Amino acid sequence: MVEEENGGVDPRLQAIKAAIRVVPHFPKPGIMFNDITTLLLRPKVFKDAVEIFVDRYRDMNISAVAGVEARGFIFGTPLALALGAKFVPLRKPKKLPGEVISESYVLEYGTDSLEMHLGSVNRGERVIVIDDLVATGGTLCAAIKLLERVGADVIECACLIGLPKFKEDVSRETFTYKLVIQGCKGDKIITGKQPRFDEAW
Ligand SMILES: O=P(O)(O)OC[C@H]1O[C@H](OP(=O)(O)OP(=O)(O)O)[C@H](O)[C@@H]1O
Ligand SMILES: Nc1ncnc2[nH]cnc12
Repeated sequence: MVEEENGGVDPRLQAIKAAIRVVPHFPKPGIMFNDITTLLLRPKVFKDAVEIFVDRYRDMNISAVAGVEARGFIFGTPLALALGAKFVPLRKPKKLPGEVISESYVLEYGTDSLEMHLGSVNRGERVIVIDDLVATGGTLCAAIKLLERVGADVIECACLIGLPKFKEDVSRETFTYKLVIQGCKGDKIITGKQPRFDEAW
């Protein structure tokens, strides 16, 4: 969560939270779908969301932003441009034409894989992974694994929305929306289907 020095919460987060629509029972019964398309219709709020990420990563010597298809592309490309970093799309299967590596993962509502072009990130590069939302963390873990397989230094993963302990919370009407910035090193998110969220939320 973005906190100001006096301990208050960044006021931009309130507008971000308010701009995200929650659609019950989409795409399956029981899923509370967090729809960022309503936020995208509000340019000021969209800009604030991107700027929060830019503020955090501006001085961290990031050379690549890896965005998760599809919604991670929306926030990842303006972030990469603002940082002067390259943008690396992590795509769903069979979309990338070159030589790829691939990682499978389990989703809140299914299974999927992510692929990355070999040669897009070099050993030792400082990379951040960006997506709109973390639920189980399976997608982010797959992204981290892909990048670490080619020797990248994954500095952090950043998402706009966190669904902490989503299994318990999924029946509730309200979720907490925060800017979630998870460290991927140390013992926070690294590998596995159930990364630990507690420390960052
Ligand atoms: O933390 P997890 O449980 O892994 O879930 C989070 C992922 O699920 C959503 O994407 P989705 O796979 O629905 O694809 P889309 O962006 O193409 O709609 C979301 O944008 C994240 O990428
Ligand atoms: N509840 C949710 N809303 C939007 N995207 C998601 N991806 C996984 N769970 C999701």
